[in-house]
Amino acid sequence: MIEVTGLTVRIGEKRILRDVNLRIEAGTVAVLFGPNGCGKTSLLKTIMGVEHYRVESGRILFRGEDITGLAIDERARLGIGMAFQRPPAVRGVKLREILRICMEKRRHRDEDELFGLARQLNLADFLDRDINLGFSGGEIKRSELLQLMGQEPSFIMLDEPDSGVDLVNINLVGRAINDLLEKEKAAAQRGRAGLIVTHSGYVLDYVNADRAYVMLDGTVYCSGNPRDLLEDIRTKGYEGCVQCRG
Ligand SMILES: Nc1ncnc2c1ncn2[C@@H]1O[C@H](COP(=O)(O)OP(=O)(O)OP(=O)(O)O)[C@@H](O)[C@H]1O
Repeated sequence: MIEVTGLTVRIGEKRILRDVNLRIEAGTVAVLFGPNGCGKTSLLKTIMGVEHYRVESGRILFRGEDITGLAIDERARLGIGMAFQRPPAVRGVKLREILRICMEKRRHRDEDELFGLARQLNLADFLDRDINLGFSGGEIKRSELLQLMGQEPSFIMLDEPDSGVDLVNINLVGRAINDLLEKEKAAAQRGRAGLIVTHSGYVLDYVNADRAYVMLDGTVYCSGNPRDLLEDIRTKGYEGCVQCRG
């Protein structure tokens, strides 16, 4: 589904990613661990095509097509979607309006369908509010997921979907992520894939991830079983990853 090879990225003069290699197959979910500031969000934003993340070398393939030079809206239309960690508030644009745009390519996109999606994420009362304006941290997470559910992308990136979400809403979030990733289908029938950034690993209680990657200092350092790696990081810290690889 997605293949990143030798990706080195700058913002202004600062090099924030170096020689990143990553491959995520259709039907699978990967998680990305790493300390604050190591480059996890930057990797997701670069794959999404967010402005100012300048690819110096390397490339990003989506379903075999080189998308490295495409604009963010072109990538979204191809089927790449992202729930941002800190999306901006947009005064004067209602959640309902942005959701209608997200749902443009869906077969069913009437107001009943839209309302049903919002209800799933406990956001029916938010549809006529300005997007993210005054939303709490947990409400922003759910609003981001709602937009992805409307968009139905094939490759889904989630930036810390489990941080700041309370114990009741984490169930809704977990279920929404599983819906998005078609986890109810048999592995061979799943056409989507995901990449999830998490610090706590709470999301792993809901989503059966296939592989985990550890990012350190702007590069993917190692990969392995998600639960094993999380346990290693909990007990030995990221320093343990450095020692482990020698
Ligand atoms: N627009 C920018 N200008 C300058 N530096 C930036 C910019 N965006 C990101 N960086 C820097 O790039 C590095 C990686 O940031 P990034 O947000 O990708 O880290 P992260 O691993 O997602 O961190 P966290 O776990 O804290 O969310 C940081 O040192 C950050 O300050």
